[in-house]
Amino acid sequence: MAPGRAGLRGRAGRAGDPAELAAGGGRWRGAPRGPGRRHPPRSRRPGAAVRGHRSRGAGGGAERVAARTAGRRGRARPGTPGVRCRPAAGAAGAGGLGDRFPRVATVDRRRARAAAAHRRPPWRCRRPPRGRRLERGGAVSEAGWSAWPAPAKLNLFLRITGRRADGYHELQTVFRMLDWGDTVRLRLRPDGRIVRHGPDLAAVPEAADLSLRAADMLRSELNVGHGVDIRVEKRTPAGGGFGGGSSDAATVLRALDAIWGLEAGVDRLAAIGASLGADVPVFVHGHNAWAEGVGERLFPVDLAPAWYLVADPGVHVATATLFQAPELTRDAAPATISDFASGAPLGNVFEPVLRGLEPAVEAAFQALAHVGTPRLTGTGSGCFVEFAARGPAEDALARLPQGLDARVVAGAPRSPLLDALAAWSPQGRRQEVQGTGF
Ligand SMILES: C[C@](O)(CO)[C@H](O)COP(=O)(O)OP(=O)(O)OC[C@H]1O[C@@H](n2ccc(N)nc2=O)[C@H](O)[C@@H]1O
Ligand SMILES: Nc1ncnc2c1ncn2[C@@H]1O[C@H](COP(=O)(O)OP(=O)(O)OP(=O)(O)O)[C@@H](O)[C@H]1O
Repeated sequence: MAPGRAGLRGRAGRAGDPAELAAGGGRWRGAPRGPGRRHPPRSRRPGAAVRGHRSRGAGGGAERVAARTAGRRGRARPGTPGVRCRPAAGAAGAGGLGDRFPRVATVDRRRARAAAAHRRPPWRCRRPPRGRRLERGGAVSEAGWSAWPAPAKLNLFLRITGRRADGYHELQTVFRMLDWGDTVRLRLRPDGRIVRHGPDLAAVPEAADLSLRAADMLRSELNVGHGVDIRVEKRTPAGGGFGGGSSDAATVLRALDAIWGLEAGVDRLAAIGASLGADVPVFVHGHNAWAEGVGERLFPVDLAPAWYLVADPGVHVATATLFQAPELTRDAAPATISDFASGAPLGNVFEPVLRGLEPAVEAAFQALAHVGTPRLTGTGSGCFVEFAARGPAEDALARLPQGLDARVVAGAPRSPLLDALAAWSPQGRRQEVQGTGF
């Protein structure tokens, strides 16, 4: 049984107008990304194969940041015997490696060039405050800013079981929250404006920035005129399948709901989030979850502690592009939670597609295969190997070729955002209100 599955217990469970925004600017290269959605396309980022960003240990050890040169059939049944369910929350291996990063010579170059396309801007290589763990958040600084975690996620498997009339695909997946991600900082504004701060999202146009769009949409839906300063400190690589932008948006929704005193309710916030992106609702609810539909039917699950060796091949093929790939398997037999809990290899439908399209992804898989069983998260290009304990994950990290961006992160029992919300007190709220005169 895979480490993260041991002890699994199922607990059954678009686009608004741009806000009044300030600052920022800049664009990724290339044409706009999928229909009606947020981001521009992508490509191989320059120097991706030689960029180093490796961290040792999850949640507390020293961080090293260095530039380097280099199924079974049947619907999922929350009531499956042996799996504890509750109502839906809304509708290693071993081996050695040489020093050189493996190069792949067998890739279809024509397809690779076509996919090409687009390289992401670099994963920011800087030490996050207080180690690599997410800030617990909720406290209000003297300057009136509060900090809120926006955790990354992994898709422990991903299958497409059908397609809706609107073209969206019906999925099955398990979302695993990570104790690693972005930090969203918020400060009330008395002037009713939504203003972006900080350099980390400068390359994302404000009208496409999910954190700003979330704030704007919340305001419109709740018919309030509050203002806020937003600063996102990015750690998740954009377009890596780690759900960074979606998590930022969810954190903005839930934190502003608290700070603005809206009390909209989690289900309503999740519904607002769903209009921003399919991955937003799970972050709004904040639980590790078995997901169906396009990700809106969530069944919370308890996952055993696990550590993940996470790698970023540094390329990004647009999610919409991958969902349109003709070779995609769109009629997978529905799996059950029991299938997942048994450790059956449920796979990620995008893995063969992306490995064929992107040599860097194929190379990352080959490298990770020396230390365990690699999997793709989301539509990639991030990939990971799961470990039951931190030590072996660290050992595996040490054995990876230096040219591969990789780090060890801990799986979280639930979103750290929930802890931050629980810790956020009316006292803190009063301080913030006083601090800004709002
Ligand atoms: C692959 C996952 O990351 C798995 O968690 C998500 O399903 C994708 O979530 P996301 O990044 O929030 O995706 P969205 O921004 O909602 O969708 C981007 C594009 O992907 C396609 N798309 C997305 C989700 C889905 N279930 N079916 C689709 O066909 C649509 O063309 C859509 O326009
Ligand atoms: N706050 C944000 N943080 C990161 N990216 C954002 C944000 N807002 C909008 N984007 C856009 O979303 C794109 C995807 O970034 P994200 O980190 O969400 O990747 P992802 O998890 O792979 O999602 P997707 O599967 O949709 O590609 C970025 O390339 C960027 O253009």
